[in-house]
Amino acid sequence: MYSLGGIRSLPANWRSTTASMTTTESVRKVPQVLTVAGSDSGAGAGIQADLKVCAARGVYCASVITAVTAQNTRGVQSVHLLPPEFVSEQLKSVLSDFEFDVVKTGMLPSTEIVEVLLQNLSEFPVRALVVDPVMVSTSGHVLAGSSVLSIFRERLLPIADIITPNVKEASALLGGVKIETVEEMRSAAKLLHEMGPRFVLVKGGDLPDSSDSVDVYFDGKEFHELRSPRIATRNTHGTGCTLASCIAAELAKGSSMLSAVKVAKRFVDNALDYSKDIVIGTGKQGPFDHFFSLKKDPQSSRCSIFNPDDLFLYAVTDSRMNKKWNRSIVDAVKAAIEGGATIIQLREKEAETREFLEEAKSCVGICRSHGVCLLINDRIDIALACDADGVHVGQSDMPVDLVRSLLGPDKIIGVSCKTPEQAHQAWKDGADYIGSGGVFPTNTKANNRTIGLDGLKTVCEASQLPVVAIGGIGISNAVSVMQINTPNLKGVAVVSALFDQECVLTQTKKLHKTLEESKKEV
Ligand SMILES: Cc1ncc(COP(=O)(O)OP(=O)(O)O)c(N)n1
Ligand SMILES: Cc1ncsc1CCOP(=O)(O)O
Ligand SMILES: [Mg+2]
Repeated sequence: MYSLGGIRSLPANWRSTTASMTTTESVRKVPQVLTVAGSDSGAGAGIQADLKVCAARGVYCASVITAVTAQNTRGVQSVHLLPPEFVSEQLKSVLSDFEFDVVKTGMLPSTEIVEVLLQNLSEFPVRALVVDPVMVSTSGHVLAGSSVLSIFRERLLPIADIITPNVKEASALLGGVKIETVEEMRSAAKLLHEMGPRFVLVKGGDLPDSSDSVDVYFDGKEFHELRSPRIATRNTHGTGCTLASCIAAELAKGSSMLSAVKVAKRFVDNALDYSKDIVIGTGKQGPFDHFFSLKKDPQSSRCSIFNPDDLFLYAVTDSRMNKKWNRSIVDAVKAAIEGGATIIQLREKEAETREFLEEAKSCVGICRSHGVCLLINDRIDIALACDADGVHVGQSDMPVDLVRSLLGPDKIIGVSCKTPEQAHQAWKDGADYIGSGGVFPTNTKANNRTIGLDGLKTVCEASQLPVVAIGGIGISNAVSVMQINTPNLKGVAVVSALFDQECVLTQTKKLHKTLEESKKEV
């Protein structure tokens, strides 16, 4: 009933923004989230975190407060529940007036409060419901006791589009099952999915003995393990609220669920990394800075969704090859993603602008629904017009600092570099990664100097940015590339090995398997 924009269709009584406007002036629809959660006087978590993350992601956020906590970086000193009738009044005020794309719930401390939420949601359907089943604060204070478990299981979870429990919350919802490994997180996600939510994200931040933070995402068919290096910091207060609200904000902007989850995880990682050494409060667990992307230092001011591990299998299209094999760019991109490509670049050297733009728009839609980033080669104009995730430029294309100022801090910029000096400049100018090659001779790019494995290694060792190798790479030699074994080398970019082939899907799968195996060997 509460359906997700872009995934489910709009409910019949969904109002158009212009319907109630009497003015002839043009109107701009702003993505809107409603958070229903508790207040944190220390402002690291709860309503305050939700408002900050939505603002940081460019989304309007209204707030219905369920409880007020006296809280700081040392813990929760006291909790005051608001009367359910008053929670209901707040809900009616905003739901009858605003046009929320997404409702996100946090602390729902009593059955009565969940009841009034359910009642109001049935009167005012919204497009998507994100449920963060907050139960215990990070300092160990109970924020919603076991009395809410039944109504969560029986009535709230079945109408949720996504639920985002941590392992303790997942265990509580499942009656106390042990969740100590990624395998157990997967089983928990599956069992929780059977309770009715369309998607489940079990957060593994609290798992013992893991150098990575691993979250398990389940869509009812497939699992995705979302990994990122654990960031050593005391400033983790509010990560759960921030993640769920960021998912809500991205959904409100039209993202698919997987893409929203990936962006949200990256946002939290970037915020933690930027804030790892700030000191706010005297307690054990401090807040972090949601507005890191506004900060002055150009190297830290980025809020990119880019994850260097996405360079693992980088598919670069070529329209001549796709024409030769009688397929569209869109079909080529779909097959590459299905085969395991982790990032896509449209490199369409001969395309007419109008046609290229339409194809690029379709590819953006496909990539976004699969949580895979899409970059455009050379053409900043096309990247801007189709809202691609970024661009790749070479040494004779538009200068990187100018590209950055045109695209803003959120977009991904890759630069071709053959030397340590170029790699250093790319970093100074604000790039996110470099492409280095041609590693081997290639027919795909004319007059391109081959730098060999030694040249690649020299660039990787000098680079402050992650590197993807390119040029003449395929199934037969990908392992030799990854075996240069420098931490910066994150993957291979390939054109002909995927697209100058009869079956893109088969070749991508094979290359993916080869790369996975090379990872085990290294
Ligand atoms: C990942 C990646 N690396 C390098 C290149 C080459 O870019 P450039 O040097 O601008 O050459 P063209 O591709 O524009 O011919 C790339 N496209 N992708
Ligand atoms: C675009 C580019 N830049 C350096 S080499 C190259 C071509 C890579 O194509 P292929 O993977 O077919 O060798
Ligand atoms: Mg170029």
